[in-house]
Amino acid sequence: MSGVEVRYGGTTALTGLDLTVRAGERVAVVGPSGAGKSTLLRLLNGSLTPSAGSVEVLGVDPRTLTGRDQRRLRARVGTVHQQLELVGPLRVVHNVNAGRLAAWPVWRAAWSLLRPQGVPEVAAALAQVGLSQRLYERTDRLSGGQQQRVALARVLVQRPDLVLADEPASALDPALAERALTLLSTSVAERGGTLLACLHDPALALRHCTRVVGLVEGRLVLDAPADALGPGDLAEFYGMSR
Ligand SMILES: Nc1ncnc2c1ncn2[C@@H]1O[C@H](COP(=O)(O)OP(=O)(O)OP(=O)(O)O)[C@@H](O)[C@H]1O
Repeated sequence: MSGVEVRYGGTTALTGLDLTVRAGERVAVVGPSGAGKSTLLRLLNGSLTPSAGSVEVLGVDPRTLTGRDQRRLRARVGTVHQQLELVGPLRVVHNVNAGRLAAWPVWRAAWSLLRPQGVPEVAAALAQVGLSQRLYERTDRLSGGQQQRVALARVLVQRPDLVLADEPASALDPALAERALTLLSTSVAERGGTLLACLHDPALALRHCTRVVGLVEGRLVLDAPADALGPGDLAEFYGMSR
């Protein structure tokens, strides 16, 4: 993306943003609350268009796509949303399968609501996140951390080329957070994919990512390889004093 600015009414969320992420990178996006991290991810999953500047995702400008091409790009980009965006009254299997809707023909997506399709893959993803027994449970009966793991399983079955994860471990205990990041990073690495993750925990960011970009008040103020940084270098991005 280059020269990107995003304004929400009178609020400028991002300004003068130039950023290129290459295939295979795992990028931690860090910054204090309100810095523009989620806005950056929204630009990349096509749910937001910039007020100025240009954005390319997997080599194309999402604004130029319609119909089948748009669905194809959606299938290649998976998001773990900060607000999870699960459908509470639906069974877990349906929420996990939602990760594959853009890749399925409409008839298959509709039929899957009656007779869940691809159950073995869903079960395998749920096993990876430690929720093997919950396949047919109503999603809103799960705890916050369990629902976050359903959202992770959704992106695991999708197998996208680009994973955007907005605080994907915020409701998880340290062991589960470690496991979640390991799953995300190994699943993208297996197919040469790319990960951008907003992370609250500097240690997780440095352990699982190859590059760290820092935003403050909508501006890019840090862009460095993870192995050149220590937790102290990230303190200001997490509102901690050095
Ligand atoms: N839909 C919206 N309407 C108006 N302002 C918005 C909207 N979404 C975000 N903003 C504003 O844009 C700025 C950046 O928000 P964003 O959610 O990208 O920050 P963030 O770094 O992800 O924050 P957090 O760590 O708290 O999730 C903030 O000032 C926020 O108030």
